[in-house]
Amino acid sequence: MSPDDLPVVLLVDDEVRSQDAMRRTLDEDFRILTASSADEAREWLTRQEVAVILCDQRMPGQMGVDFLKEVRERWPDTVRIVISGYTDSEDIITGINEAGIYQYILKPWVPDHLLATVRTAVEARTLQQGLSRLELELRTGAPLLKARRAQRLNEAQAVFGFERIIRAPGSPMEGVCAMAARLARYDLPVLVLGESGTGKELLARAIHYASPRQSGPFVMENCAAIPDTLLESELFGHKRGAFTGAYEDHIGLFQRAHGGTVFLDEIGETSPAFQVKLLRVLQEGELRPVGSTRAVPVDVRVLAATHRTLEDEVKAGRFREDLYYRIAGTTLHMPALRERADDIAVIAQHVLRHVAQELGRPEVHFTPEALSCLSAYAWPGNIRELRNEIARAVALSDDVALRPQAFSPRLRCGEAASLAKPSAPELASLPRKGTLAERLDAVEAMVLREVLARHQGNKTRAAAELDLSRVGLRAKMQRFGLDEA
Ligand SMILES: Nc1ncnc2c1ncn2[C@@H]1O[C@H](COP(=O)(O)OP(=O)(O)OP(=O)(O)O)[C@@H](O)[C@H]1O
Repeated sequence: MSPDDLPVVLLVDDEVRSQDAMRRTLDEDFRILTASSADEAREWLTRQEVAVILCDQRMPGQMGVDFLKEVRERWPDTVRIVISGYTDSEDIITGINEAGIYQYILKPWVPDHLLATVRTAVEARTLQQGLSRLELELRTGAPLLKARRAQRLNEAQAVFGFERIIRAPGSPMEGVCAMAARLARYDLPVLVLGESGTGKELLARAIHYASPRQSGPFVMENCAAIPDTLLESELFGHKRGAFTGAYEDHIGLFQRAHGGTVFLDEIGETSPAFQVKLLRVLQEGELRPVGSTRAVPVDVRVLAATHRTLEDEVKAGRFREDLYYRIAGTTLHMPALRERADDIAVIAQHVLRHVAQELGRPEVHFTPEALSCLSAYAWPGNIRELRNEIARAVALSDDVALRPQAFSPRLRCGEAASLAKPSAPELASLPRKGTLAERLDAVEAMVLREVLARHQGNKTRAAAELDLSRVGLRAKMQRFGLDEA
């Protein structure tokens, strides 16, 4: 899919820094437009089809929610999300009904949560548009419905399928993807384990789009991003009046995912109290929204992920054993990037193409040394860190060819090590015989001789250069027989 085909997200915020932060979080999956005022946003909306608008609640001269009321009337297909500080919440709650807001996100927002919310919003819109078309086609008897649904599905599969998981031939990821593709066919829960940034979410999406539920929704929640009480309401919904601020009934993610898949990321971060509630929903196949007495049946497949070793969490009493067995029936391990070093170069090339395109510099490429430098690094933050490093290098370098110098110093230790390799004359002067201690003594004596000679035997200056006391230097000279000279 070319960047032009990505769903369009419009960011409305008068602060350039927060616009930039949002852009960085979202720009791999969406085409981003930005506006600093309602006027600029209106211009975009009249010219472009916008899938989601993310609007700061505080804008010069107007409240975000008020502007979104207008968006609802004029561009009803655009999903509306407000970003707000805690202090704004009263304003928003009053405006929420009139503006038909899909979600409000509290500041400071968490990148993964923001990304997940926007992805879910786009999916909800696609589904809604599908339903509207379906209604229309049923009324008019149009026979194209099946073909169109198949086309939409193909598009989703192209963006989120297993091919999206870039890997080198023979990579350990081949095995993981093959196993995941098999598991995708059966309606079983799957637990994905792996360090942060290894691609667990990507794998979960691929499983969904290869499963019999592929034409249903894929809905995800990052369990680490919101507090426990909110998590329950996010996932299972709430009734109006269930708690302070619950002005409306709220449909939870499980209900939105009916017929599809729920992906619970960072499930290891949930509290035992929440785990009991989740277990009940999974066992009974029905949920009770917060504040409701009526049970609602739900048909979802649950995929979960964590960077923790969940078995250890069970042993430590932090994760309920019964829930563990419910979700961990089949477990997939995402290898860390350092365990699949051959993937680094292919993923880096893929990311570079994307980033360079986005930044309007399609001609940028890696030198072979830059690729070796990337491949030699351990990537504790995995592919997320690799992406950030490449984006930083492209943004900071004016060169068409990216060299190791374009990367952060922590990556260039490989390069520093190679620069520090002893030269031929140095190698020639190294002692070739004896134990390590004997050879080190010989080198130490050589260093002392050289420094003393340079300072014409002046012990005070030689000791200062070597960070030794005069007494210490004299002792060493005695030891190596240098004071006789
Ligand atoms: N094999 C891959 N090829 C291309 N991009 C990848 C690959 N794996 C991961 N990515 C990208 O790396 C980033 C991190 O991946 P993802 O969010 O799936 O990781 P995660 O393991 O779920 O991380 P976390 O545990 O922090 O949520 C995403 O932008 C994703 O698109």
